[in-house]
Amino acid sequence: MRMYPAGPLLLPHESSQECFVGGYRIPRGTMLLVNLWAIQNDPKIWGEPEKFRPERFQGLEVNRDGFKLMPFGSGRRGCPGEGLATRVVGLTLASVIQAFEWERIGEAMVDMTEGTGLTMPKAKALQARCLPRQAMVDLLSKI
Ligand code: HEM
Repeated sequence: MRMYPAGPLLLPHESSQECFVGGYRIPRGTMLLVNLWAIQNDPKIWGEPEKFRPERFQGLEVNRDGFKLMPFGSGRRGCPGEGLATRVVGLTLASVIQAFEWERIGEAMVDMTEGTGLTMPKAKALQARCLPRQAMVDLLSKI
């Protein structure tokens, strides 16, 4: 699995003063687009970015590790919903795993091909089979 930033390009930012990035002079007032997809898929920054290795994020501080991971952007125009989003995403994922057993619909691995857009959709929608876990059925039948 590649590393997929939910938003592959940050919103446009403007340089408030002249600066140098990777040897390039950026004049003051330049409109800048940060390509998060390129950063997250750069093998010089992330070893084997195409591999599913969630442990690579353990102990990593978003925005504080050389800006190599900034899914919510950075600075004054960074995402104000970051706190809400990180809580809701974790809670939702944990809830669907706790309540259901998940399976692929066949032998084939899930097709992770990327689609195009301002956010990063899957080219093919996920199809999966889910069954309520017995513990959850028992629990909910008591309510
Ligand atoms: C997983 C969920 C989310 C992701 C990955 C995400 C990501 C981002 C990114 C990358 C930016 C651009 C930051 C920049 O250019 O530096 C942004 C901006 C923004 N996000 Fe989010 N976001 C998420 C959820 C939310 C939520 C839940 C809210 C509101 C409740 C929200 C509200 C905003 C707003 C208002 C901006 C514009 C900020 C500005 O222009 O000053 N986002 N988000």
